[in-house]
Amino acid sequence: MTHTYPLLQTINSPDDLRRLNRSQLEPLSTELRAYLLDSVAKTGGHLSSNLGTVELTVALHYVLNTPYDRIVWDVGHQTYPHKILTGRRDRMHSLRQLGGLSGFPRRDESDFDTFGTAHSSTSISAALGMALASRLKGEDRHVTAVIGDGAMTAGMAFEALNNAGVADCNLLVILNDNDMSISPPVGALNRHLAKLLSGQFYAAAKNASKTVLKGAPPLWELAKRFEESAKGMVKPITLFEKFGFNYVGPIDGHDVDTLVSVLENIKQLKGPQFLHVVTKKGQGYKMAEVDPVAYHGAGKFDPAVGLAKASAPAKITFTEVFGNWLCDMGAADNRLVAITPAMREGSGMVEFEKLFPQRFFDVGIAEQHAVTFAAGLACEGLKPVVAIYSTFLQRAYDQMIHDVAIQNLPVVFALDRAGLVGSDGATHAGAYDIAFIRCIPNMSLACPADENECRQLLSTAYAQETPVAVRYPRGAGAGVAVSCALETLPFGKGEIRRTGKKVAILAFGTLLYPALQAAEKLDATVVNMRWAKPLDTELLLQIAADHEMLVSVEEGCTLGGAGSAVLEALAQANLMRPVLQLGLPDKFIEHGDPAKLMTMMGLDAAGIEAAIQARFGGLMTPV
Ligand SMILES: Cc1ncc(C[n+]2csc(CCOP(=O)(O)OP(=O)(O)O)c2C)c(N)n1
Ligand SMILES: CC(=O)[C@@H](O)[C@H](O)COP(=O)(O)O
Ligand SMILES: [Mg+2]
Repeated sequence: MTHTYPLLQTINSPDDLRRLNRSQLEPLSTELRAYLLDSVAKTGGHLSSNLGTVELTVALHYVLNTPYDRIVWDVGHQTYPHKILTGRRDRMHSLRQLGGLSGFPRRDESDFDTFGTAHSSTSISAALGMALASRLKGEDRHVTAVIGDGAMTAGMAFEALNNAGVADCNLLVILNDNDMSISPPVGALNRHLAKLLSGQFYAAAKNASKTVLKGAPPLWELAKRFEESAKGMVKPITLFEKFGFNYVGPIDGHDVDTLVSVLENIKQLKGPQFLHVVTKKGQGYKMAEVDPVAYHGAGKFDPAVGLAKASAPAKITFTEVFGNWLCDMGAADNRLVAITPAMREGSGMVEFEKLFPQRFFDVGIAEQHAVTFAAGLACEGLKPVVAIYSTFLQRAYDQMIHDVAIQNLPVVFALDRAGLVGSDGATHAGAYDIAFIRCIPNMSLACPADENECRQLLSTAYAQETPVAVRYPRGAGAGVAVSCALETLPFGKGEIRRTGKKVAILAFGTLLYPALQAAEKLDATVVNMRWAKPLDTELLLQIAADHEMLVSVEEGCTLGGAGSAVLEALAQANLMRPVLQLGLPDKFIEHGDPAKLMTMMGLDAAGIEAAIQARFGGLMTPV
């Protein structure tokens, strides 16, 4: 179906939006939702969350004087309507592609993107900083944080509420409650929110909101009147009021007119304000409403048909390898407990939860807690497996050191999304785990080269009585068949995969395969190092003794990475060899097609070969 966007095409900035009559906001929202759907269907992206924030975005830019007034979007995966209304409509076709718009807010992309986000639960802290800065500078800006019910579960959000509730400044926190994280939400906070929406209170408020909340008097007076009129109904005292916020809501987040009225009223109030908005994830697109999980981060699709069902079985992904291993090891050992900080689907744990619900723990977006919780389980003799994206483990660094490693507890860290991730870009790249884990005493870190080795190294990690991380990338690998066994590999040992002359390539992880290809052209030796820590020093020194030049290859930052470990080991042994370190450079790598990015980084076979030629070419014997 071809849509036309007569109103939307007149909106090139929020100034244009603010010139509309209020009666035009609803038709504009309809056009915006259709445009969004059409555009995300072509690029892929975080559809469900964005469908849910259309009216809220329109209302916020209508009422606030953006960009002077600040909106901080939590996670930022719901900012496509905001991007469309803030001058980026015509670039939506480039979303999340190389050189195109980011899928998240970026300060270098637009003045309307006041704060870069992508990891969750930072919005209240950042907005509080802005609000206090505004007060200290004598400015009169309005600052608003928009945070989802999933993001609200993180400790950081509560640290910020705790601070903001007593800070003398004007800050509005909007809770966008769609009763979903990526998967269904978990925990006591969700129960509290459900209670606020339950029974007659929200239903009555929804009906009454049009008449009651539209007027000019300040909200608390209106709320009082409303409470009086709603005889017999008890509005529970909310957690947010206990934190010192003036709680308003819950209100219908798809009623743009009411949203505008409420926001205009709140604008007049001083001190910390909390607005509870109820939305539906996937709103307006039936298939996303029915299955918001599938459309959370969707690939390209035909809106008339929905997401395509896979026709041929695709190559198994590392995530699936992990998920299968988890089920098999869970069946073999009932001490195994699996933990995810809100990434059940992405980490491949859906099946495990079905099979072993008692031993599955989705702790919400709470990476720090996930790791310390695992430490507690390990203290009591259970065998925790924390499945966590490499980038999100950054949140729990101290917990990994203080709660797990110092006590040398046997926790397995299954680090998915290690290396570049593609369309999510720099915020989600697992670029640093080798560097930040290998310096922690007691920690070990395995880097499987392929699918089967991933399974074997997970079993090896699980067999240890010490903490071990296993890192693997997003997507599929070389296509190596995976065995059904739970066999282990020798701990801390690598293997020689090709014997050549003069140059030895030391591969850490999946780059073994392009390294092998490059080695054919160079007649180089290739070693599958398998472990970044402990480093197989015996093998390394033997290889170093037999070769003139060494090359380390890893899908991680070169600064402090596995190549650095090689240099340290050589220095320690007083064995000097020229070492070329190949990996991710000292800069953030933008979003784009993963294969293209790897080529740009020089980490495909041709790039590895070219880099070796450039550095050592003169010293090598032509093949
Ligand atoms: C620190 C961190 N952990 C996990 C994620 C992955 N993640 C992205 S969105 C999301 C769900 C957020 O739920 P909510 O805030 O309610 O927004 P919704 O998707 O419902 O719009 C999760 C878990 C993340 N971005 N950051
Ligand atoms: C916004 C966010 O953090 C997640 O939705 C993330 O984009 C998921 O990434 P994967 O698609 O790799 O699971
Ligand atoms: Mg939500």
